[in-house]
Amino acid sequence: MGGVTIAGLMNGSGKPEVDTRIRELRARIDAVDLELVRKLNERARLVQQIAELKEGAGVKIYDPKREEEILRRVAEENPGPIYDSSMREIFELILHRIRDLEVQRGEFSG
Ligand SMILES: C=C(O[C@@H]1C=C(C(=O)O)C=C[C@H]1O)C(=O)O
Repeated sequence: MGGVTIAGLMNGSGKPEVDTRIRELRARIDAVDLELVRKLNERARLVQQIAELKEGAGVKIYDPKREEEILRRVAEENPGPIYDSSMREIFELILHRIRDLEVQRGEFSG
């Protein structure tokens, strides 16, 4: 019976080597998260550049065929352990949220 322990209440395992390892892994997770945030913003800026080019050329920004290609490719090339279907959903959300920026700028005709 594990029950309530002081270590549990303090969010630790009570085993110093386990706690140290968890701290190290969490530091790596934090670094990966920061990298993801940077990369997502980099992606958004690239999309904004294309959106401006398309706007200048009088072309519709939204390209469902291209978006479908991207969604298919990320699922196809996904090595896991994230499920292909989950990877697709993650990218659907990324594409939609980046598209929101163009909608807000009134430059997304859909
Ligand atoms: C950036 C583009 O414009 C839009 C945004 C896309 C994206 O977020 O990758 C893809 C297609 C378009 O809906 C593009 O045409 O490549």
